[in-house]
Amino acid sequence: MARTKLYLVRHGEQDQTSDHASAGGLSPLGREQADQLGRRLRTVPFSAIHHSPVTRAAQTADIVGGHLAQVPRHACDFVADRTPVPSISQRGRYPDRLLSWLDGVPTDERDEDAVALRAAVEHFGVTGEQDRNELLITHNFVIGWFVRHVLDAPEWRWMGLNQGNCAITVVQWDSDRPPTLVSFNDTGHL
Ligand SMILES: O=C(O)[C@@H](CO)OP(=O)(O)O
Repeated sequence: MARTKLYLVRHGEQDQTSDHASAGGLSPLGREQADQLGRRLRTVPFSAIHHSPVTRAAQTADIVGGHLAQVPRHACDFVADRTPVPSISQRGRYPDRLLSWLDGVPTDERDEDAVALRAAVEHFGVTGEQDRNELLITHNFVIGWFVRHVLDAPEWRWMGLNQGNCAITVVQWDSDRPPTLVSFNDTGHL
């Protein structure tokens, strides 16, 4: 039986002056969080570090990578900053009270009917011949989507599954059973 463990991590705290722009890097606290995360994870035998292309995630990966020197890391579009939004025909799947907020999601973050995030789950949520650990340094809603998937929760329920910066959530796929949530928003190292 083979097992795949995905360590899902939200980037460190962003520099507050950057107004959440994609070019904005980490704050001093965010760098410290990333360092503590790297220390926590340095004994895990990761196959790879996959990070979102935006600066706050790339900088987090650089700092964590300093503790995981042998682990290859790369920018990965599967874990880019995305927000699932329903298409017109799927709006009924979301509670009415959430729709006006979803309508305001910026164009560059909109993932209609979560097409891209479903592809990300299909890409990473697989077992191979051998056990594998992968580190995904990404964004709050991406992690919420993976957790929603693993719990088989309703489509809209990625909302409210919030992560602290550099907290660790682990989801696991085994070849002989449905995926499981191993831990959620673990901040013990921070
Ligand atoms: O934009 C946000 O609020 C979230 C969405 O996932 O991203 P981040 O984790 O980068 O803050």
